[in-house]
Amino acid sequence: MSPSASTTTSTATSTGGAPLDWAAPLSEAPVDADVRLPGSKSLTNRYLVLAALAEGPSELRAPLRSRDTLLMAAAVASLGARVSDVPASDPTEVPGWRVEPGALRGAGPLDCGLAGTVMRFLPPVAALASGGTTFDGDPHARTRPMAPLLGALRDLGARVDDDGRGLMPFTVRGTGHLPGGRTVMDASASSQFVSALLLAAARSDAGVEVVHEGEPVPSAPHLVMTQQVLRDAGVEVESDLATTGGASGTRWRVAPGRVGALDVDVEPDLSNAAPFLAAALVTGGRVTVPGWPQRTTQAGDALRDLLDEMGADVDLTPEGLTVRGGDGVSGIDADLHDVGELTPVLAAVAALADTPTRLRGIAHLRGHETDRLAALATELNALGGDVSETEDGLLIRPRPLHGGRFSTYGDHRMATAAAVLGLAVPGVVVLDVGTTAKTLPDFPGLWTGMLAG
Ligand SMILES: O=C(O)C1=C[C@@H](OP(=O)(O)O)[C@@H](O)[C@H](O)C1
Ligand SMILES: C=C(OP(=O)(O)O)C(=O)O
Repeated sequence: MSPSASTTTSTATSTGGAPLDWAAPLSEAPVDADVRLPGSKSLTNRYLVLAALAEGPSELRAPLRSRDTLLMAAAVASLGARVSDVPASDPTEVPGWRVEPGALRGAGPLDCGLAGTVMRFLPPVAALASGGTTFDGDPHARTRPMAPLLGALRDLGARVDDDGRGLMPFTVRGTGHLPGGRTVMDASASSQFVSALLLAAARSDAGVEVVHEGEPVPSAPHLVMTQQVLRDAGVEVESDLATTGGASGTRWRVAPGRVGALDVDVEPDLSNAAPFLAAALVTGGRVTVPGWPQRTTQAGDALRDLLDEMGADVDLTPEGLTVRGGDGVSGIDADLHDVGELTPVLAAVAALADTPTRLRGIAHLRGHETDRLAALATELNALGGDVSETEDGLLIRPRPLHGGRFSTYGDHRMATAAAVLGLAVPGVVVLDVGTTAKTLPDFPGLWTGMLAG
């Protein structure tokens, strides 16, 4: 099969050479493809942070090399680590990274782009450094929630200067050590506040105890991931977070001590698998993602159950995950509190479904790359959809859609969601598709490759 319209309407870009406005290809036949995906953003950026704090050199194989992870690599290098490329043993793979830790020094201004992991995970590292580090990023990044993390850092003995609103830009005045201790904070806006404190905690003088008070912390799998990578690095971490996901924690404790060097293969990014697997479902075709881990802490693993519930046939084998579309697409009633980053693509699938969908538990998405609930409702409705925002999610009532220009608001997952719509709706133009470079290099190339089988 061949895509009917993979045309480009504009070519200039600031994010990695992809076209700005992109006519999403319509699928004229069921997709049938294997799609190999690059490494996980969440794992790559945790490994980079821990490697910079470790007692010896680390090696990361098959890391993600995208805007978010290149910014993280550059930032840990500015803070004192030495990051160098290591050729991959298989020339078709991306080069790995060797990270040699160095004395932590203040740096800046550090460019965080729009990366939550960079703007949240590095302030505690900067608190351990000697000298001040200023954090800044894209204009929208200056609105993403930060205050609970900055307050917690102050509780643990760090000095942080901000303009009183707890947003970027702010400066962490590192003194070369962080006293540590206990902090009580509200992490209901982002699990990344907790992950950030835990990742650097072993290097504090007294260790760190984090107590959460407020509505449940979102993204439980990402917290399980943080605990797991810490344990992989030999760090002692205790919590009341269930290891199977589904229950978010309220209390964590990391003992002071050494951070061991890492020697790791980065898993493929399972959240980035979402649009490709969704393509199999909405076109009634097949997509296989090779190398899907049998066990993982990644939130994207939830796609297996979610797509199954929406009508796909899902099969995990040692070779990979295969999703096949069937006779139709069912709407779902799903709580995505743990796996919020899957929302945009699932909303796109839901808009093409045969029955309505309710997505719940995702009020915190209003603080993501954009206000994702407003953005999805606005853009789906502009294509003729019937979507309304609720207090904590979206109601999506499918009806026939038409083509149009789909704004992405600098949000990579808005762009991949629009590509899914474009498979079934002629004339969808994705504005600023280059924004996908945040976590996925050459998304348009991967997408058209999938359509070409
Ligand atoms: O720790 C991480 O790697 C992430 C945690 C989640 O953030 P929130 O808890 O802010 O949703 C997730 O949405 C984000 O894509 C990545
Ligand atoms: C919420 C996301 O990213 P960030 O790490 O910037 O928070 C995301 O990738 O969906």
